[in-house]
Amino acid sequence: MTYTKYSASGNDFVIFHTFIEKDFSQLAVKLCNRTEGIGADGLVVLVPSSDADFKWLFYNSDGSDAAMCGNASRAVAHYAYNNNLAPSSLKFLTGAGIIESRVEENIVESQLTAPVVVKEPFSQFGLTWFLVDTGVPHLVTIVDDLDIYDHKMSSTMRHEHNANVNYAKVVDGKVYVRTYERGVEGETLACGTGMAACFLRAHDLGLVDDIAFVYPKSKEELTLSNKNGTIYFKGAVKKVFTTDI
Ligand SMILES: N[C@H](CCC[C@H](N)C(=O)O)C(=O)O
Repeated sequence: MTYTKYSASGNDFVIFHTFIEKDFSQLAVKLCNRTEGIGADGLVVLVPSSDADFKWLFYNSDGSDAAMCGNASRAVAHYAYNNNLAPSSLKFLTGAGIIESRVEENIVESQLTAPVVVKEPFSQFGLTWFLVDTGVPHLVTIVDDLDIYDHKMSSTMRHEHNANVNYAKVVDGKVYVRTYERGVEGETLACGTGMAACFLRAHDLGLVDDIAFVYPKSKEELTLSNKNGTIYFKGAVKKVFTTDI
């Protein structure tokens, strides 16, 4: 089978396409393993769809499935276009609904699903948290120092609220984010729906404009836009290698 490795701002994925839709969760664990597999934060499988250019199956590296993944949506759009599976402006079906993406060379922009506030701001561990679903659930806290990020605290919050955990710092209208990702069970170099959740929270607080640069742990520059309540997420993706195993 031919597998392709992508990096989307440091959030990395193994991607392949097949006609057969089945449970690939154990394959995800095997392929995402960073010592004995290809190594990635997640596995994306493209399968045929009668309602869109294709349907995807998304798995975190622990084999859990997730409805949506912002960075993988950008990588998979680039993969589909460059493998002649879809045009450069495409639609695909995810667990969170239809996602529209547009590919321009190595820059891909995805329209995210409508955000849903799950819980109004609350305090825990001496921080104020906001819980919003941007395709998957995200906890967001706005901090002055990203070194506040703590694995144990993040793991506790992740399991108590069944959500990804994001820490955001805003400086001069730009957002800097660190994310503990559910299903990876650790900090990733970028988390797209997490960056979108942080952008939303900062925008609600009047800290950023309708368009803002957002920088994850990898320090790559991404653009988040709020166009009449619809969130767009744009940035570079990189096809790292293809392998037959
Ligand atoms: N780990 C997430 C899914 C991937 C989200 C992230 N990689 C992104 O780019 O949005 C979850 O289980 O909710």
